Amino acid sequence: MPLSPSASTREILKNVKKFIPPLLESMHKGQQGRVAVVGGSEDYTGAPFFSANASALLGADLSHVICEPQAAAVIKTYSPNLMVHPYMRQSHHKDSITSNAKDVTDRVAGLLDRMHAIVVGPGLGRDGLMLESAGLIVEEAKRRGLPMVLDADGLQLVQKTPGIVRGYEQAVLTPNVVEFARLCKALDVDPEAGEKKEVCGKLATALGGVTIIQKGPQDYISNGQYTWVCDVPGGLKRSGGQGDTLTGSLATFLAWRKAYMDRLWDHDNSLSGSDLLQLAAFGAAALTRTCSRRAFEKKGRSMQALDLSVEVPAAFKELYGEGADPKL
Ligand SMILES: NC(=O)C1=CN([C@@H]2O[C@H](COP(=O)(O)OP(=O)(O)OC[C@H]3O[C@@H](n4cnc5c(N)ncnc54)[C@H](O)[C@@H]3O)[C@@H](O)[C@H]2O)[C@@H](O)CC1
Ligand SMILES: Nc1ncnc2c1ncn2[C@@H]1O[C@H](COP(=O)(O)OP(=O)(O)OP(=O)(O)O)[C@@H](O)[C@H]1O
Ligand SMILES: [Mg+2]
Repeated sequence: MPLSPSASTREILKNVKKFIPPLLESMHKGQQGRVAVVGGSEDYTGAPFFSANASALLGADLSHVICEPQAAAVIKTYSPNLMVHPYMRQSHHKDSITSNAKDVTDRVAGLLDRMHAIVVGPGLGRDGLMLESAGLIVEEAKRRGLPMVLDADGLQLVQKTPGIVRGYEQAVLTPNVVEFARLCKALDVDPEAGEKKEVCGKLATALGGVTIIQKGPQDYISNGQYTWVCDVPGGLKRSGGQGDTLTGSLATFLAWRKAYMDRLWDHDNSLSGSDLLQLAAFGAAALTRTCSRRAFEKKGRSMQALDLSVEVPAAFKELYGEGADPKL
């Protein structure tokens, strides 16, 4: 029987519920969230799908994937619900329309105007043109004040050029244990200097107040000012692709944060923008761990990433009931 989450975790989850938008007759398409995942290459088509699919299953109205043409053709076959745009290019796939990072970014910019949050990294790969394009897309997203999730190869960008997100408080980084160590090295943060949760805070501070979800046996969530520990029970199988459910669900929580701040429904407005970033990170971490626990209970050793996607609706209900109660 999994350990139950600590009292503080239960307390935080109550606050997460406060910014889950109710579904109202008065709402129109897109108001529950418009999300784009930047990633998907000839090597990886699963990661961007898992991410975008999780954002839609959690409740975003519109989920997009911006990827390489070869990946686009494949991801389109996974689900007609996702809008898949073949605008990225790997170095050996340049063509007359798109031959450099600026061409890519010019095509992507129009999409960013319509988004509430983006995810950069799942399945991006290490190709130079893909990484350069992703870097310009991050700059365009910052110009638009978009909240963004940086994961997987997207964290390579931060490792190489920390300045790309330094001080941008709406950036949420989701490193696994290996990526966390790489970021500490790149930012000269000693991973041994203090308790794990303190190191996570130091890295967030070194990056100027971004939010970090350090994934592991427990997740540490910090913006440098305070650190929460997400001890919601997870699963024991460490199959690839689980982090993609985190990034997609996080993007939807970040879109819901914007809906809350825009007063899309009547609420007590008690949560600040920065509290909401921490709550979005915690909410997505708790959801992903619950999906993993539920999937592992059913599939054991055979559990794979797709088994988490299936659990998103039930995990949401287990943690948040039907979501925000408009009377709250
Ligand atoms: N089905 C898919 O399409 C998947 C695509 N993925 C993509 O694969 C690319 C490379 O990501 P990876 O994280 O696999 O490669 P990394 O280059 O980050 O990791 C390299 C090696 O580090 C070790 N490692 C990675 N994560 C670890 C963890 N959480 N704990 C302990 N050791 C760990 C493993 O030995 C791994 O092979 C990314 O673009 C990612 O999005 C992966 O996320 C897996 C699933
Ligand atoms: N030892 C653990 N026990 C329980 N849950 C864990 C453990 N390690 C990681 N997790 C959880 O598993 C999920 C994925 O974390 P992981 O470290 O595998 O990310 P990742 O390597 O980036 O995954 P991906 O293959 O998608 O890139 C997160 O929800 C995290 O909280
Ligand atoms: Mg990962």
